[in-house]
Amino acid sequence: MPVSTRSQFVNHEQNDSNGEHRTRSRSRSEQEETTQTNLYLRNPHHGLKEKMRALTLLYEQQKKASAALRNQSPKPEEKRVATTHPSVELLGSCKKEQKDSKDSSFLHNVMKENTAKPPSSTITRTFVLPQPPLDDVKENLVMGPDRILGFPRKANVTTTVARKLSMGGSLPQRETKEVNGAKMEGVAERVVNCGSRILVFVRLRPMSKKEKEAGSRCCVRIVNKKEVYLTEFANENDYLRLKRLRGRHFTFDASFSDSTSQQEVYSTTTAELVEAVLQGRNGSVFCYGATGAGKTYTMLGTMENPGVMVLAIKDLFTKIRQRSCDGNHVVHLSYLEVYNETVRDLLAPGRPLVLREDKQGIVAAGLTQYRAYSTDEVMALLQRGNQNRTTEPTRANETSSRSHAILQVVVEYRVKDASMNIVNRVGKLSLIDLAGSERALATDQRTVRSIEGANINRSLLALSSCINALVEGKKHIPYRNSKLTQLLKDSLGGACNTAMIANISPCNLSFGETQNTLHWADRAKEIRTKATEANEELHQVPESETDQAKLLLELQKGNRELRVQMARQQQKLLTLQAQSLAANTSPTPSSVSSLLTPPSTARQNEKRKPRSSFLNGNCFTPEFKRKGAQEAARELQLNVKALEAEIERMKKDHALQIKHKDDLIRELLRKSEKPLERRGTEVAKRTGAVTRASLRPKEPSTGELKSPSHRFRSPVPTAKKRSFWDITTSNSPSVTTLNGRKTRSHVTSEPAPAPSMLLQPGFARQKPDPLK
Ligand SMILES: Nc1ncnc2c1ncn2[C@@H]1O[C@H](COP(=O)(O)OP(=O)(O)OP(=O)(O)O)[C@@H](O)[C@H]1O
Repeated sequence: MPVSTRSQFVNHEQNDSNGEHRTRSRSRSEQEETTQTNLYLRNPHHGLKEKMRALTLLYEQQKKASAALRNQSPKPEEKRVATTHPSVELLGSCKKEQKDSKDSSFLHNVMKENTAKPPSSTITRTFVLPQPPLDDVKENLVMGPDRILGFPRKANVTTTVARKLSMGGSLPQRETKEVNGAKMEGVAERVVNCGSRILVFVRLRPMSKKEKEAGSRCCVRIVNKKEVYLTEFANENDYLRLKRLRGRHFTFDASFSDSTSQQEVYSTTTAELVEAVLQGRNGSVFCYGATGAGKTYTMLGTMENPGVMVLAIKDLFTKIRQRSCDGNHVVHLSYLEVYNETVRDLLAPGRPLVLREDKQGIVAAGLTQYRAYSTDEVMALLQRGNQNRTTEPTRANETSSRSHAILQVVVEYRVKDASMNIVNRVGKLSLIDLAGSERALATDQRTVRSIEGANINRSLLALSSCINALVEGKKHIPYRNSKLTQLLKDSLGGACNTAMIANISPCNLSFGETQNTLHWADRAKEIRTKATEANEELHQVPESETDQAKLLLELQKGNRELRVQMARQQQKLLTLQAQSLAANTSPTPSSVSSLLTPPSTARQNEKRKPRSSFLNGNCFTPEFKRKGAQEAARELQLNVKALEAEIERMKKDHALQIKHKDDLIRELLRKSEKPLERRGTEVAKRTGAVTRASLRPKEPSTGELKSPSHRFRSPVPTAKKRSFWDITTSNSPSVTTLNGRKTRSHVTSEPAPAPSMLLQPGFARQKPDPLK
């Protein structure tokens, strides 16, 4: 009995009910003593008092053993003996007795003391259980070691918690995790697997010169590609606070250090969404953070380091070019801002826009939708939009954006599926640069700026309320609380792939703001948008030949219109640039930016403070001055040459088109002339009058062979062929541009309609036909 019972008991100890494997290194005598005590305790004939005494004895022994073990092991890699007090095992058998016993509280205390205080150590636990959703696992891991120890047994998780004790106790607890052997790294994989969850990224900006000079310390550390560690610093004399100081880990889909390039940020956060947009899915990327944390830098960037908006547009057009060469992609663009709770069109500034809800969702009524054909064109539009954006210097940021800016790119794509049906796919990409959240004191002035600040905070608060409601799964989401949330309704709660970039500052003076941003981002991770499906519309190819021909004609017509529009836009741009270059043969650096900026916006710029950002027209000033006039002139000369070549090519195209049209018109006229001529000759014969037809060489009579040269004979040139440089504002036809204003440009106009021969002097004033 003793031998077998002992072995059973040891086995029982090593594989407890939770399936935890525990190793015990105790001396043999101690083990024997413990076993005997246990046997004594298990004897049903012994009374409760005796059992309690034995229990206390056993507890003392185990305490001693643990202390001895702790002293033996090297400090940093201390092994923890995961002891379970025998009283836990006893609890079941003694349950009835405990009810009556006064000592039951003691028993509980003993249990509590022994189980609730795990010494600092290395713990390895393995739970083999059914696999939970990935997010549940992540959520638990994010909560830190305490939650890991109390991890709900849902997952197959191997967790190693390695605590490194530093001298000052400020070093963080480090955790290495594996979830089902799967690395949670591939963001692309995540987009595919759980596409409906918002992806949250964090970007740390470098310390500014001003902050360095002020002797600021860095309170944020990017631990690895996913983890961010935030440390709080306190005054050395503030003893109470020093004791309370703690660091905290946050885990996101990706964390970018201050040296991460713009391209890397784009590839990780947005590239996937651009691809999805081309497949007819909606995508949104927005930057959130305190004022001066680097949101605009991330979204727009600088001339040298363009940001997410610019890279996304470039990528979009590259992908479109790779996929189609016959213009079956249509790209529309709009750019708006929400300033002081009013929505404004940044591409065509005017009255504030009203938000309306229709089938597509919330739309700004009257917002300009520009048809874009190339990256350059979009860049020009972005630049224009940015000049119209409200930015003002504050104490916190010299170029603070005082409004939320939303750039929306709608891509429509027509493809033929396997059964030759035409599929129309529409995808929308929203790129949002939010205004910075700020403390009232962080801003300088207390008047206009403070009103702006209050409005910014109000809309961001509304955004937070929506996020909280979404996370808590509430039925009512308060989107209507602000214009910003109304516009972001699709991105947050609709069928949309959404990515959020939380921008943070490393400076310890901004600790509060950084902490808020990280908490906010941590919360946003839990938002689930609706599953995204491609927005597709199927157009079946008609079966009858007539219908097919009709459709073909319709499509061809559409294509023609698009090409004409495209040529119009590109040539308009080229004309503008060429004219300004021709007018300024030796431009100085300061005049360059003004040349490439439309006059109306250039005037507005003069009032604004220069902004270092790429897309606001003044990006040339510091860099250009440094480069020197010579380099600028060389660049311009190259540009002019490229433009000239382009214009030459277009002129040839134009001439060819005009010739074709002339031929057509001539043919038509010849046909209409014939009956008139016949009648005119008869009249002349009778009256003896000389008509145009009688002066012409005789046409071969029927039966004679018509020479092909006659059919294709070119007409006597009626007008001097115009070259590009001949065009002046007086002789170019006027056209209405997209924004409704009339301009004069030969390139933007349709070729002037050839005057009908019937209206020409010879015909118009012809005497009435005497035969009639
Ligand atoms: N990753 C970065 N690398 C280099 N400089 C950066 C980076 N992020 C931000 N900066 C610089 O920090 C300053 C503030 O950045 P930015 O204007 O983008 O802040 P913001 O968050 O948009 O502020 P606000 O909300 O007030 O508009 C700028 O001078 C910018 O060039």
